[in-house]
Amino acid sequence: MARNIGSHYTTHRVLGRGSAGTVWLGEGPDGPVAIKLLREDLAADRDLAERFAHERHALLGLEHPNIVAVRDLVIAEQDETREHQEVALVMDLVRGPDLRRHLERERRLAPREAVEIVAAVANGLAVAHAAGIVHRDVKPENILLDTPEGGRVALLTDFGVAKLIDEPRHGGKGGVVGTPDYLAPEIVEGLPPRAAVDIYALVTVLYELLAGFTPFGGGHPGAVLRRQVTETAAELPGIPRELWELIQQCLAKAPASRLRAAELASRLRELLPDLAGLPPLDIGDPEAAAEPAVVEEPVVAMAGTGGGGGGRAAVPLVRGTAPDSERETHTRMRVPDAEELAGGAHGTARTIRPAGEPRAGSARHTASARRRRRLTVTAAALVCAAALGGWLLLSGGDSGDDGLGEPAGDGRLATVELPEPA
Ligand SMILES: Nc1ncnc2c1ncn2[C@@H]1O[C@H](COP(=O)(O)OP(=O)(O)OP(=O)(O)O)[C@@H](O)[C@H]1O
Repeated sequence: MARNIGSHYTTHRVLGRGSAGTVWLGEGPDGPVAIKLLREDLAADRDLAERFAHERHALLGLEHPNIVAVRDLVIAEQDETREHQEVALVMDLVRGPDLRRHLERERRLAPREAVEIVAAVANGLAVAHAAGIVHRDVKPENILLDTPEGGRVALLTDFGVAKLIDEPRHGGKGGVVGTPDYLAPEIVEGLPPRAAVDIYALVTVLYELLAGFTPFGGGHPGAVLRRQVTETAAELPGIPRELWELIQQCLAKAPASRLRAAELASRLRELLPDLAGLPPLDIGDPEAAAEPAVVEEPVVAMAGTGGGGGGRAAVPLVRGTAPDSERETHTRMRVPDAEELAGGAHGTARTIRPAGEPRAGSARHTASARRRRRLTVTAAALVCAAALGGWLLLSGGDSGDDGLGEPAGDGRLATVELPEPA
């Protein structure tokens, strides 16, 4: 049934759901639109609505062919009692799938296709970075593929949204915001997120499009974060040398060593002619030694409730929200013990399987395991902290100069909270 959003818009049917809310196909004064309606509990948070209102200008100001434009922000009382309010972002409607769905269908993309998509997104990022805006959650789910007149355009969506939602209610110190597989090492180390974090995440996406898996993903979020800081990406067999060198440079642990977005876009475009006609890389999934399995059963104890702190428990990545989607939005993972996290007897070192060998049956390589969701870890994080010693210490309270305020988290979404350095 059609529903009114503010006085100008109507929603018709669900296009997709994420951790922050539901995206609807809608209608506005100028035709069809996509309307992202924030989850009820988020919309009820007056501070959050104020933050959105405050950033209205930044949210609506980004215009580029490779960025999904936000056309309007609606903050409306839902009923006469004024007890409920709606917060909705009205966006351009994108007709094609998101890159996650495309990759799940294709499994791996041919180098030329992968590079074309990533170069386009880098173009969009260059404009955002020039405006002082860091995305902070670049991942395949946030890249939409439009199909105007038979062509295809990649567009980055969700600028600034994750960060606004994840800010703490009352300021002060927060945690880390992001999706572990795409999280730059400097964020894990507690440094403020600058533009280079988006480059790291985007080139992680490029690696994933070529390989079918991310360079440091798999297993518990704490283990993924550890790899982000300590491991180097394994070279993909058969990858053209110049492309690999570019990837390596942008996955550098030191942010200053990475290319800037505009340069990344132009260097990738230069490679395109040589990539024409190359098939997808012929490689297998990475083998992980005794990888902690992804637990798909119902949650038995929630992080932060005291049930999962010391032992093995499942933690929902998005706490306190009911899954309301056909598409999985909640990933559950077992909390590994200290030895596993420390990479000891059950460590998570990975090797990439040579072509032709049988595939690993690890649950983390299933389609659902590939869905990267932003996470909340609280009690589980204490286990991580104990296991990882002093190097994985996060503060996240310093100011980032991304034009959208302070980087932080309130524990609802996308937040890994670890103790501060002693
Ligand atoms: N402008 C749009 N036009 C068409 N479809 C869209 C648009 N924006 C989002 N969608 C669809 O809605 C889905 C959910 O988007 P949303 O941004 O809420 O979640 P997400 O990015 O997948 O996850 P999360 O917010 O948890 O990181 C997208 O994956 C996409 O399929």
